[in-house]
This record gives sequence, C-alpha cells and structure tokens, in this order.
Amino acid sequence: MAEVGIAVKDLNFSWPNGETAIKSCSLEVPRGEFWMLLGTNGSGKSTLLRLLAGLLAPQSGEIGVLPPVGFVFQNPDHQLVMPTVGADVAFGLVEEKLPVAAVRARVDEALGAVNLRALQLRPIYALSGGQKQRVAIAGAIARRCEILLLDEPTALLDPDSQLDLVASVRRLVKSRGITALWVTHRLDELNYCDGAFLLEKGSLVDRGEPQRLKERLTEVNNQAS
Ligand SMILES: Nc1ncnc2c1ncn2[C@@H]1O[C@H](COP(=O)(O)OP(=O)(O)OP(=O)(O)O)[C@@H](O)[C@H]1O
Repeated sequence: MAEVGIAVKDLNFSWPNGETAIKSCSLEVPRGEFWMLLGTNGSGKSTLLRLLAGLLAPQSGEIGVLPPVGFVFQNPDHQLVMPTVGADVAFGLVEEKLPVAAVRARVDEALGAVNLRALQLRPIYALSGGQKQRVAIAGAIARRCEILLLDEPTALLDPDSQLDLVASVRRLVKSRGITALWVTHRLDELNYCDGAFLLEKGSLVDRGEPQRLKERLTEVNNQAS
C-alpha cells in the first residue's frame, strides 16, 4: 500500500455555538501527491484545513499528518510578518535555532525554489499578490515541510498569476516529495492535481479523479445557472 501523507478518520468538529462544521470526515492523501479540496461556500474546507494544521482541535476523530506542516493562507498579508522577503523566510526558522550560515543557506535555497532569489532584499509591501504567496510557500520550503496545506491561495490573484502559482506548486511538491492539499473554488486548477475531495455541509461526498469531479461540478454549476 502507498504511504500516506495525510490521514483523517471519523473527524467531527463543532464551533462553540454548537454549529457542526465537520461531520464524520475520513480521507487519505498518499504521500507525495497533490490533492485539492472542493466545496461550496461554508462547506467546511477552511475548517478542515485548520484542523489538519492543528490550529483547531476536533471534538472526536483522528488526524495523522507527517510533520513539519506548512500553511499558506488565502491572504498573504495575514501571514507575512517581516519587512523584507529574506527576513520573512528566515523568521520561520527561528525555532530551529540554526547557525546563521545554515539559515542563510536555507533561505537562499527556498527562495530559489520559488524563483524569488533576486528579490531577497525587497520589502514585502513592494511585491505582487502572486510573489507574496511565493514568499509564504518559500517559508514552508525553508522549514523542510513534509505537508503543505494551502487555503485558496489563488483567491486574490488574476487568472494568469493563478495558473502560474498552481503550476509551480505542482512542480515544487512533485520534485520534493511534499504532500499537498489545496483548497479551491476554481475548476481550471483541477487540471494540476492528482485527485480531489468534495465536501458538502461538512461531510465528504466524493473523492477521486480530478477530471470526473470537474465534470460533476460543471454539471452542477450549469444546472444552477
Ligand atoms: N470562527 C468561527 N466561528 C463560528 N463559526 C464559524 C467560524 N468560522 C467558520 N464558521 C462556520 O463554519 C462553517 C464552515 O466554514 P468554512 O470557512 O470552513 O467553510 P469554507 O468551505 O472554507 O467556505 P468558503 O469557501 O466560503 O471559504 C460555516 O458555516 C461557517 O459559518
């Protein structure tokens, strides 16, 4: 059997107001694969990703993820905290207490991986949305993340930058054996993944081959319009 990068079994999560956001959810992402998580607004995609990252604690169920885990938010301004590109990527390494030379080497390598080496000294405010997302991804690469969780990372990007980002994340995770789960609403992004899950009202209702799920959702969208 293939090794598993992300495993979830019978997961249940309700908010303090009693609203159930995740219901009896079980899924597995094979190690080294790039999967996507689909579903309408409010179906529980962000909640599930936050549970996987340990940012929320479930009421019951099991979560198995290979550490370390990297997280990329929809809005990079919510996660980039340092004034420049290089400093931000280095900031993620603080807890590892590495020698300065090792930090420099990791930052340089990670920025190279996302094609931002030339922008190491650039202020974060002077980056485009796509470049900011690449800095966030470089932070995960520098920390040698086994798992990369991305919560609608293209939501604020124009269509060209959107497809650039998804293509480069696919290349990156494939070349490094990272297991990735990417939340999206955009069906054209499905062309880049190995498989996809469909959430409805907190429950997983479908999973499998991306093209089949794309056809299923295109039909649903056509019926709705
Ligand atoms: N902090 C919170 N407190 C209470 N309820 C919340 C909180 N965050 C989200 N919810 C509720 O949990 C449910 C799932 O929300 P979630 O954000 O996970 O959905 P989503 O599929 O990611 O939606 P979207 O595509 O709009 O981002 C929704 O009903 C939402 O209103």
